[in-house]
Amino acid sequence: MQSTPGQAAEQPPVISLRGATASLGSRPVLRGIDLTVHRGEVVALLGANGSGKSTAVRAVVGQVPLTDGTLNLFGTDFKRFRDWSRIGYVPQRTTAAGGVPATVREVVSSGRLARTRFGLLRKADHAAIEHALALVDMDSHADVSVDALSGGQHQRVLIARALAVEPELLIMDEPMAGVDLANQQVLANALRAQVAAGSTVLLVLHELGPLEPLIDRAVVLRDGCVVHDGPPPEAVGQHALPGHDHVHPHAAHDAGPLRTGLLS
Ligand SMILES: Nc1ncnc2c1ncn2[C@@H]1O[C@H](COP(=O)(O)OP(=O)(O)OP(=O)(O)O)[C@@H](O)[C@H]1O
Repeated sequence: MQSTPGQAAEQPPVISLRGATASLGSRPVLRGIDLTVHRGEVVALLGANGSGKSTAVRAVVGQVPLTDGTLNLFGTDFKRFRDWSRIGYVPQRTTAAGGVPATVREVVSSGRLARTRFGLLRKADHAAIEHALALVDMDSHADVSVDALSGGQHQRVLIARALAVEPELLIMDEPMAGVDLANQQVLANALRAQVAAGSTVLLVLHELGPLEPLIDRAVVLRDGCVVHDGPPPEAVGQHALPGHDHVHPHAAHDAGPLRTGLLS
């Protein structure tokens, strides 16, 4: 249920990262960042290639350890936080299949397992899975093998997988990267429905695009530091930031993941 602004102000932030530093290999990548996301907010994390956006969200979901600073999730210190089913995470572009033959419904169902006891899907679980499929307009493709999907459809399946857990906090790392306009629109509609239902959202983006109307606040990173935290910057040409130099595809990340129960 959506909280009123007054209720949201009383509650602890959904994400509170203070003075966070992190390194990948020997390289310092986060150099003391503060990132606060309140309940019901939609925050975009922006910045040029290599500025540390993915590392910041990977730190939030426990895949990159902090070397200094603090992280609280839903008011709980990260070290004591266990409620991973409150968080849906869509990592930077991967394929939905992961090399294993599976249908769209099977992949989306895997996202629901965090809510089940012993992996048994009950009526409410099946309903949540069907709802997630419908949100990204993949219900008519539920029995199709994910190997037969386009890149944009893969991305929709990965987002449905994250939505199937009915997360209070949805974190997506460049959900629109490499997705054509028609698929972007489907994703924007799904996100709009999610926001209307009261979800909190943190998005890594390199351009605001069709998501622009949904964004409450933008945090801009440069070289591992926060250089802006406030209204989203005006779109300039194809990119959200003046002088933006974002390119794809991305380099693979190989920092050792911590166990959080979140799919990656
Ligand atoms: N496994 C790794 N080991 C060492 N350095 C890494 C590793 N992964 C990423 N980096 C470096 O860390 C820096 C931050 O990477 P990160 O992916 O967080 O940036 P980003 O802002 O998300 O970039 P992009 O927009 O290209 O995804 C980059 O300079 C990157 O080259």
